[in-house]
Amino acid sequence: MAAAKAAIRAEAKARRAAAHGSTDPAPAHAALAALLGASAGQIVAGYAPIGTEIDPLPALAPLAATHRLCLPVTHGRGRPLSFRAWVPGQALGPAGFGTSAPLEAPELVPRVLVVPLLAFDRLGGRMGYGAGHYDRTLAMLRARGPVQAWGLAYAAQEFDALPQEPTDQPLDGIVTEQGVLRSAPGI
Ligand SMILES: Nc1nc2c(c(=O)[nH]1)N(C=O)[C@@H](CNc1ccc(C(=O)N[C@@H](CCC(=O)O)C(=O)O)cc1)CN2
Ligand SMILES: Nc1ncnc2c1ncn2[C@@H]1O[C@H](COP(=O)(O)OP(=O)(O)OP(=O)(O)O)[C@@H](O)[C@H]1O
Repeated sequence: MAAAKAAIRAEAKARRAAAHGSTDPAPAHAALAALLGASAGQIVAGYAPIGTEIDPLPALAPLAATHRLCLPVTHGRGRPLSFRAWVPGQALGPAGFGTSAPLEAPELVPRVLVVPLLAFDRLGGRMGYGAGHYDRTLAMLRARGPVQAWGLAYAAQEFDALPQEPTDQPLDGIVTEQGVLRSAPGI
């Protein structure tokens, strides 16, 4: 399992890097904004991109008038993320693992999450950097009530069927430059 996951991560990193330089993210932003339009009034978590991740913030910033937005802060391996309120244009500081978030802002608990990833499949499978941060965070949030998790990626990051562990938390769907893909139920 670990070797299979490592090989997929390496392949996904290469595919994402290639797509990042050559894919116009505007259709993905439009699809994400349209999707999130349905959850006006909700607390929505995005992320400040690192490396070659597709940037969700151009799609989220215009939603600041209708939604409450927040960004994740890490607290070390084995611990769930917390989220801090984000107002577009606000200064960000170091939020762990090379990520950025507004550090002085109040903590919010999101109902809708836009999730970064390396690889996805059509069943809701997701693979990230392997720290389990989003798995732990979604497990915690879903234990409290209904939560939507939408992956944001380039279409090139799709794999046939990712290896899944019992702790992997499914995505409700994926947004790419090709549109929204709702997860088919697993078998
Ligand atoms: N933008 C973003 N924010 C995020 C995540 C993420 O994947 N992307 N996270 C997801 O859980 C959490 C932070 N956890 C992380 C855990 C490991 C690595 C990591 O291994 N990074 C690579 C280099 C990344 C790159 O530059 O491409 C590394 O250190 O080798 C990054 C974030 C919360 N915030
Ligand atoms: N709720 C949980 N409780 C305990 N362990 C967990 C939980 N969620 C994930 N893990 C463990 O965390 C490790 C990393 O998980 P995984 O490889 O799925 O991370 P990832 O989804 O790729 O990373 P990330 O979410 O940080 O981007 C695995 O060993 C997994 O068993």
